[in-house]
Amino acid sequence: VAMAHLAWRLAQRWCQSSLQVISFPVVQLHLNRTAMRASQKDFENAMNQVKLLKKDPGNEVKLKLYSLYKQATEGPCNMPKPGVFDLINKAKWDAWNALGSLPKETARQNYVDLVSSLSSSLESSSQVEPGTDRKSTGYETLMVTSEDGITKIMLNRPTKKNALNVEMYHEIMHALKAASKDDSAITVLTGNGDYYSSGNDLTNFTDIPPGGVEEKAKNGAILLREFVGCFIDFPKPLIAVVNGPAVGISVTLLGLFDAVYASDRATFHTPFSHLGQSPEGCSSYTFPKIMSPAKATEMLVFGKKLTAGEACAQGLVTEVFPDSTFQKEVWTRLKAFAKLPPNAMRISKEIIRNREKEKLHAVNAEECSVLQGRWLSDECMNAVVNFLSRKSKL
Ligand SMILES: CCCCC/C=C/C(=O)SCCNC(=O)CCNC(=O)[C@H](O)C(C)(C)COP(=O)(O)OP(=O)(O)OC[C@H]1O[C@@H](n2cnc3c(N)ncnc32)[C@H](O)[C@@H]1OP(=O)(O)O
Repeated sequence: VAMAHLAWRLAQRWCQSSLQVISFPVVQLHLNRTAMRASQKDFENAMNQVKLLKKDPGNEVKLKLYSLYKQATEGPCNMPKPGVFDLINKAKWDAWNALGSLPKETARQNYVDLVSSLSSSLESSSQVEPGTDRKSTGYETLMVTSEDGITKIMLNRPTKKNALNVEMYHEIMHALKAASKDDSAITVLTGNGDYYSSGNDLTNFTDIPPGGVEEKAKNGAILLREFVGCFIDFPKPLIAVVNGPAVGISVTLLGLFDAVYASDRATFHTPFSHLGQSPEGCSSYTFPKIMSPAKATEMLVFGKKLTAGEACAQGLVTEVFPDSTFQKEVWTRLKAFAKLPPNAMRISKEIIRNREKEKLHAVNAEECSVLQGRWLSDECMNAVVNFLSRKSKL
């Protein structure tokens, strides 16, 4: 027995040492290869991986990624230096320029290494809300699903409180157009995370085109008009499932929805005067009609924040549910609605909406034109700078 035991222990030790001898050079070889050079494929994979990061890695890391990407694809900084007031582009230029004559291959490798370290330290968005097939959406800022006769468009920038950046405006328009043609009976807009939406992403104001702030304001007004137009023209029942606080344009648009269900955690805030701005989303017309001119003034002019209960009492919200049962109760109800004959629902909505459509488009155009002027005002610029500097974005 003792001999057999000894033989067994010797065999074990031999195996372990052999494995060390065998495996070490293999690992070493692999490390040497990756340390030498990342392939174009590795680089592309890393670029895709960046898009999947759910948590924002912060401005410093984003600048590093930007500069390494530019260096890897274009070589040393070749952009004219932006002006001192063009803060965001100046920061990007500084980061790229600081890489000097770093070879493209090294920049590519550094980019791959940085993304790899981020992917392991930050949660990736492959951990999306259960039941959602991310691949089927193809959106960067939304999760769009279609089942039980309901197309659900979920705002998906929870770390930014679902603030609407330019990409999100475009994706929502795209998703609405697709939903208007798909075979679902109703369409729902909701938010992922604790907010429904914090409204317009205030960093939208920082990306100034070559034509300056005037061009920026003009483009913003064009985008806004087209965006709100999609809600005015949406042909099927459109329902808002307001899962949490709503700010700015995410509130004003509610006047164009066919029903609004809110959690009792939701609040409704349109701080336009505080931001040196003016109402949009046709709210200058829909809110006074829905809740009386004086109540609309309290919200749109004085920026009074409403609780879900108050918003319901004033007709902006259709019904409020306790947060603990909100999702269950609302979706049960929506699934029942979605079983109703879709053509009848569409035609009934058309009758209700058609009487107002022309007026709504005219209001939308006027609001956008007024806002275009507001965006150029000192009041607005100061408010945006205040927010961005509070959040260290400048
Ligand atoms: C082109 C079309 C234009 C349409 C015109 C539309 C007008 C509007 O919608 S006006 C309303 C604009 N929105 C706001 O003024 C809200 C600004 N945000 C806030 O006041 C606060 O962030 C909050 C009350 C919504 C939430 O506060 P808090 O709970 O303290 O959370 P944080 O502030 O730390 O936010 C987390 C994270 O999200 C970023 N963020 C939130 N909202 C926005 C936003 N609207 N724009 C840009 N970024 C936003 C915030 O900066 C934080 O980011 P990090 O610091 O990177 O974590």
